[in-house]
Amino acid sequence: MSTSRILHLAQIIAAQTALVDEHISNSGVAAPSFEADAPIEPIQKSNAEVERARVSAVEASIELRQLLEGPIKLILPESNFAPLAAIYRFKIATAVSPEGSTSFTDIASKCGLLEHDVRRLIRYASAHHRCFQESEKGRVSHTAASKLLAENEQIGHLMGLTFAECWPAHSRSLDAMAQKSEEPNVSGFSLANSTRLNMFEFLAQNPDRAQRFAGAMSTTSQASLDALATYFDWANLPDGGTVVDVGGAQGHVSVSLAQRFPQLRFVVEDMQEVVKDAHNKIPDGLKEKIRLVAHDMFTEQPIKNADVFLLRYVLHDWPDKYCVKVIEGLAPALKQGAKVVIQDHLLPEPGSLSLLQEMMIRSMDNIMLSLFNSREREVDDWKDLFNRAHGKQWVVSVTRVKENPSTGIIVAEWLGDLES
Ligand SMILES: C[S@@+](CC[C@H](N)C(=O)[O-])C[C@H]1O[C@@H](n2cnc3c(N)ncnc32)[C@H](O)[C@@H]1O
Repeated sequence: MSTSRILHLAQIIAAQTALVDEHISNSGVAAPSFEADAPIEPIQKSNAEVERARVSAVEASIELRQLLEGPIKLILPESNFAPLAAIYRFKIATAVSPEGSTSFTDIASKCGLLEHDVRRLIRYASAHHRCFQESEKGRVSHTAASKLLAENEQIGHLMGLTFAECWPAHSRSLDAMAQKSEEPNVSGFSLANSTRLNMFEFLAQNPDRAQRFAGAMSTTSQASLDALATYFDWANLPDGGTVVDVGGAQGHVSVSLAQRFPQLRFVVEDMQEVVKDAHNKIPDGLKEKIRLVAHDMFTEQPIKNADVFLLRYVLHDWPDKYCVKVIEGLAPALKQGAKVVIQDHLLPEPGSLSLLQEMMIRSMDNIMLSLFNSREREVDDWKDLFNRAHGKQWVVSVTRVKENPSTGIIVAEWLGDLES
């Protein structure tokens, strides 16, 4: 008798979980737990093999659950994020004592809410998200998830981005979509905030929210910086060669490249409010090599004859016609052989990545839609942008990053001059 799909999935889960469990016993690390003292990373001291086993068990669990729950549940998933949004907004996690427990009455009074609302929010979050537990009736204590929310500033920023910015934007993205616009201010975000500004313009006028957004964005993984360093031949650029980091925020990527490739000099360009005072954040040893300047990338590039113009996770924030404008703005500054180097998401062929990777990149693509009316791009979409901006003058190559295949490095070499 052949094994059914559900049994096969259950076997994968059993076998892969056994590998993870063996790692846990052999290395003497904590087992995954919902308790408040559980570490943030579910599996400590993991390695590539253990991580593969963990991911494979998670993916099989998702498919098994979907099969066992059936198609109605697939199209009617739980989709009420108001409880988590309220927990973030009313700072409910910090109202719960770090040790021991706190009554619903005390939480309600600290947060300025009705007790019966607090009770239902917490009981929902506890059942759906393992966020808080009712250790005894009427008294709330932390789980690993709620403790993180109370104590980890970075997670707080990410919760803010998710529930105070993305969630309202998602719900209005349908109205934006119906307008079939290619303008960045016709987005779910702009409609949700009743503004005619695009998200970057809006944040520039709302410093607290801009700071929260920057805080949420501030974790750049080392693996992503490694990919940028290894998938383009920076070492081969000439001594004293110039890299212009367009939309480079406060220079963290240029700092990383300057540390690895000391022969290079960098100019970081971003909006005035982003670069002002940012020079203080450049490490002392690199201050000579990294200059920060205010520049609007939709206008002509002022730094002429640089060797590389880097656009790292910049163009995915913009609709196509604006990306073409950025590339056209670079053209007058380019010498023959200059390169535009892009590190960004690279949409896969549907079904070619693992389930978790596919879910992540499709989520990201739809977040881009809601926040910016922009998009993630496939290989041909990237080539098309250069085609639309002085097409004959570019040789474009697109390389998928093996270690993180939903991202890529796009290199466009400038062949000629604008007159030819
Ligand atoms: C997603 S962040 C990427 C930052 C950085 N390149 C990185 O890889 O971490 C996009 C950046 O584009 C900048 N930006 C947005 N509009 C801009 C404009 N008109 N001119 C220059 N930079 C802009 C934002 O301020 C932000 O720093």
